[in-house]
Amino acid sequence: MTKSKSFLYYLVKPFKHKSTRESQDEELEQIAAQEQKIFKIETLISATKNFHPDNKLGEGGYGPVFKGKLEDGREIAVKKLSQSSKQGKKEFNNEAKLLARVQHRNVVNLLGYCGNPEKLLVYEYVVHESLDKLLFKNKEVLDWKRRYDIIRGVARGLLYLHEDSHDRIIHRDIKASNILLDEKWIPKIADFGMARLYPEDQTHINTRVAGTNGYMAPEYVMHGTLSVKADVYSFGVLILELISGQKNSTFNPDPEYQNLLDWAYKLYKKGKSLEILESKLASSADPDQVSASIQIGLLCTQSDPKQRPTMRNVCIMLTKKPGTLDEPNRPGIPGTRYRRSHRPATSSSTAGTSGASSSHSSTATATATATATNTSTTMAASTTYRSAFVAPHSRSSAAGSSGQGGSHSVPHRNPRGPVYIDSRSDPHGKRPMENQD
Ligand SMILES: Nc1ncnc2c1ncn2[C@@H]1O[C@H](COP(=O)(O)OP(=O)(O)OP(=O)(O)O)[C@@H](O)[C@H]1O
Repeated sequence: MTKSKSFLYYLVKPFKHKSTRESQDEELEQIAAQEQKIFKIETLISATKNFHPDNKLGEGGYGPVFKGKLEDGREIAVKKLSQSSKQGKKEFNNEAKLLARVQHRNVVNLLGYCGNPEKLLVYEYVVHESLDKLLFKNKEVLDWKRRYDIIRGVARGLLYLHEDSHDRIIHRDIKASNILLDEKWIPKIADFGMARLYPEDQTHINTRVAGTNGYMAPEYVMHGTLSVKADVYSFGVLILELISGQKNSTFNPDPEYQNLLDWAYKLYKKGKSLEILESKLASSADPDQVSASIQIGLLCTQSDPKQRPTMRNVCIMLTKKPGTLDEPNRPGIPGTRYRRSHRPATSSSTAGTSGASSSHSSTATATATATATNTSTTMAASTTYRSAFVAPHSRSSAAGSSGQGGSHSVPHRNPRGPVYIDSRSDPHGKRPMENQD
């Protein structure tokens, strides 16, 4: 086999046919070798000054991340798989293989990999690091223009993953800490540990639930139904966080509002959506861009995935004025029942240009009532315990039972509602990826 042919072979070979972890490791080694992407452990020890604590950038679900400098001067970020993390090994292989396939200005660049004696992933160092550090802590540097550019950049990156890359990829963990900002403030989507390939001929796949509280779409949390629309939902949450400077998972300004989405939606319905804008952005913000972005955020987080726009539509909508966008229905909130409204899904398939339609069908209103009633309990649990929710039926409860939990979670059942996973032990409010099905 020629080099290019054999590389292609590894790219198209479906992941699920690999039988053992060893064979996956071997395959990864081969891909990395062919791409000349293998780093020696000595190189990385030297680059990070033996993984010195002063060089630690942060710690994610599968281990610490260190800053380093290669001999040729390139700055790198090195993700070290924690020895104890069985879960992390799977995510590590997943991330290495998926990132080897993608190249886009809004997706982080994987420089290489070290498999022995430790497992390490090597990325380009992205100067301003992750968006969460700036958005929720050091807010001063993020004026409106930067935030709007981040919204547009992440939208383009997601469109690429969903439609324009080699394979369709669902990221599954879009959130502020997985968006890195480079020296020109260009956003880069990072952390592909939980990403899934998505066959073109399927509208969705059923899978175990993994993701982060506050960003996971309700149909995914409750039924394990995964489609590109789950990423669209997370992206909608991210838009509203960027505009308000508030974190959805810890949002609690007023008991009248169950979460950030509910707050944004209720103000939107009163014609006061601009009130969610973080006050320090008032002088730099363009009201039309803010209004349109809020409306797009709400369209993306609608409870019915079919009503949510595709990322292609989102990119088109981001060039439009707010008055030309569709009316969003009530946002979906994990842990509450969602039902499809009878409104035809025109908004999601027409780039949102059909003008403001009348608001809700009666079904949607009924859903809204159910949502409002159920949410106060579930979101309170979420805020206090950083809980995630999985459906009580067999597939998802399998995911939420002993295998799922590990050190992360202790599920308990509510006979009338979803299963709650107490993830207090997980500082990231994150549900891990188990064996992929
Ligand atoms: N390429 C990079 N350049 C600069 N900083 C990075 C890079 N990759 C990661 N980091 C920093 O390391 C931190 C940890 O990253 P990591 O992706 O492992 O976890 P996370 O996204 O914070 O959490 P989780 O694993 O729960 O999603 C990030 O918040 C970021 O600040």
